Parts: sequence; structure tokens; C-alpha cells
Amino acid sequence: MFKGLVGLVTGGASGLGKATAELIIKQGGRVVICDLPSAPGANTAKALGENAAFAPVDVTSEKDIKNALQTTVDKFGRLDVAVNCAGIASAARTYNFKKDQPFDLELFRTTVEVNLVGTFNVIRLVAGLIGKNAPNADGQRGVIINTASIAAFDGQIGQAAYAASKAGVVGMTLAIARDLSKQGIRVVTIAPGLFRTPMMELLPEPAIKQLEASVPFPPRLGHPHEYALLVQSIIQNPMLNGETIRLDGSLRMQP
Ligand SMILES: CCCCCCCCCCCCC[C@H](O)CC(=O)SCCNC(=O)CCNC(=O)[C@H](O)C(C)(C)COP(=O)(O)OP(=O)(O)OC[C@H]1O[C@@H](n2cnc3c(N)ncnc32)[C@H](O)[C@@H]1OP(=O)(O)O
Ligand SMILES: NC(=O)c1ccc[n+]([C@@H]2O[C@H](COP(=O)([O-])OP(=O)(O)OC[C@H]3O[C@@H](n4cnc5c(N)ncnc54)[C@H](O)[C@@H]3O)[C@@H](O)[C@H]2O)c1
Repeated sequence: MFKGLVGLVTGGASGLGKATAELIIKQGGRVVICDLPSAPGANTAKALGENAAFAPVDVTSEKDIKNALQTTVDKFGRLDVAVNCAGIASAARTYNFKKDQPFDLELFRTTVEVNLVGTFNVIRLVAGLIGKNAPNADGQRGVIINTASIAAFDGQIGQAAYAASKAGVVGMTLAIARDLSKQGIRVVTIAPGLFRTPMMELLPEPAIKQLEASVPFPPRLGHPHEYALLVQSIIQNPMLNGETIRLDGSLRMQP
């Protein structure tokens, strides 16, 4: 299905990004895993074989992403699909009256910097390489897929920074799709609900169980592979563009 396709996945050393990289390889494609130097990206790529490579990056760094794109060209000669999975979670009340403490501004800045600014940094740079491809019969040169969250719409208590960062990803999706439409590059965002990944496991197990029980159907956390299946569908469907797709078992989170 993806024979000849070259993908780049940020946050590809863990969770949803890792599952996406695994699916691209399984479907015959090649992939560059971009993740922090401290993440197990090299081992992840090694385990996926010669069609996978690791590029250590911080998504907020222009230099790192440009280096990753050079690695992509050196190893695989082109780029067709970029998937932005890199992200961080934060949780604190806007004002903690128990501790008489306001939300830490640096934590707010970092959350937005990585999740929103980092995602845009990758988009603005990968578009240049994807845009060099010859168009297919439909005029398409490639696809960019971003990861928001249902927190963009349902933000629970403690998620002001996280929700703002993800709402920003949702908000810029259509604008960027329009910006890149003349070059035949589609831009789609996925807003996952609850998936069993290391990020989700930052929450106390009782909280996870409570969240899991709140999913109407299926009443469970999603499997990262199920996120990757939506990535596959987006790549395959040329009419998907400029939209954010919730992937949440019809969950609408309570406060
Ligand atoms: C910088 C490191 C940050 C580490 C925390 C990251 C957590 C976020 C993980 C998100 C993962 C996926 C996100 C994804 O996009 C999809 C979602 O959005 S799923 C929804 C995720 N929900 C939250 O993130 C809720 C975050 N809120 C909280 O953790 C707490 O409300 C709070 C902001 C820390 C405030 O807690 P308190 O003021 O102490 O009072 P609470 O009564 O709210 O909490 C008591 C106790 O329960 C734990 N808890 C956390 N979330 C919930 C919940 N949804 N339901 C019930 N209990 C919850 C909370 O952590 C407290 O635990 P304790 O402090 O006693 O250890
Ligand atoms: N797990 C869920 O329930 C859930 C739900 C909705 C949205 N999301 C979003 O999905 C994406 C993937 O999350 P996950 O659950 O797989 O989490 P995860 O923590 O397993 O993976 C996130 C990856 O991003 C990397 N990363 C973090 N900051 C980075 C940076 N500055 N530069 C490069 N890489 C960086 C981490 O090293 C990690 O490998 C995130 O954007 C997250 O906000 C997750």
C-alpha cells in the first residue's frame, strides 16, 4: 500500500508516533523517526530495519528539523508524508488555591512552544521538501498530518495550557491547508481521545480508570495502532483536507 512512500514522524519513538512509524514500515514504506536525543528513537528505528532511520530533534529547533530533512534526502531521496506526533502534557489548575499558587508561566510557555510552535515549525519546513515532489494524477505532492487532542474542545480541569496548545493546532489546520493547496499538499489534524501511551500513564491509575469508564464505546483506552489506522486512511483519501477529525469513541470529557 505504501510502497515507495517516505514518511517522517515526529514523536516517533513512543506511543502514537511509534505506532505510526510501525504501520508505514508494515505497509511497505520508509520512515524517518524524529524524536528527542534522549528518546529511544535509534533503537526504535533499528528494530524497524533498514527502511527506518532516526533523526534526533527538538521540534522547536529550525536547525534540528533542517538536519532531519537532510537525513531524509540522504537516506531516502524524498518526503511524501509528515506526521506531527511530538508533544508534551501538563496539568495544573490556573490558580491552585490550596497552595496559593498561580499556574507556572514557564510551564504554559513550554507546553505551547512544543505542541503548537513546534508543530508549526515542522510543517513550515517539511512543506518545502514535500513541495519538490512531482504531482500525481490528482495534482497531489504530499500530506501533512498533525495531532491535536479532544482537550482542544473538552479541556478538563488542569488543562488550560495543554488545551490552548491543541486548540492552536486545530485552529491553524484549515489556514495551512489553504496556504499549501496550490502546491498539492493536504493538511489534516487528528484529535485523539484517550489512548494507552506513556503520556496517558502520567496520570494516576485511578484517574485513568475513571477516564476509561467514561468512554461510551468502545469503553476502553484506544490502542496506538488505531490512531495509526486513521493516519493510513487520511493518506489514502485525497478528499480529506483542512479538517480536524476526533478519534475518541464518542467521548466528551467531563470537567
Ligand atoms: C509536567 C508534568 C505533567 C504531568 C501530568 C500530565 C497529565 C495529563 C495527561 C494527559 C494525557 C493525554 C491527554 C490527551 O490529550 C487526552 C486528554 O486530554 S485525557 C484528559 C486528561 N485529564 C487530565 O489531564 C486532567 C488533569 N488534571 C489533573 O491532573 C488534576 O485535576 C490537577 C490539575 C492536577 C488538579 O488536581 P488537584 O487540584 O489535586 O485536585 P483534583 O481533585 O483535580 O485531583 C485529585 C487527584 O486526582 C488526580 N486526577 C487527575 N485527573 C483526574 C481526573 N480526570 N479525574 C479524577 N482524578 C484526577 C489528580 O492528579 C490528583 O492526584 P494527586 O495530586 O492526589 O496525586
Ligand atoms: N495518549 C493520548 O491519550 C493522547 C490523546 C490526545 C492527544 N495526544 C497527543 O498525541 C501525541 C503523541 O502522544 P503520545 O500519547 O504518543 O505520547 P508519548 O509521550 O508516548 O510520545 C510523545 C513523543 O514526543 C516526543 N517529544 C516530546 N517533546 C518533543 C520535542 N520538543 N521534540 C521532539 N520530540 C518531542 C517524546 O520524546 C515522545 O517520544 C502528543 O502530541 C499528544 O499530545 C495523546
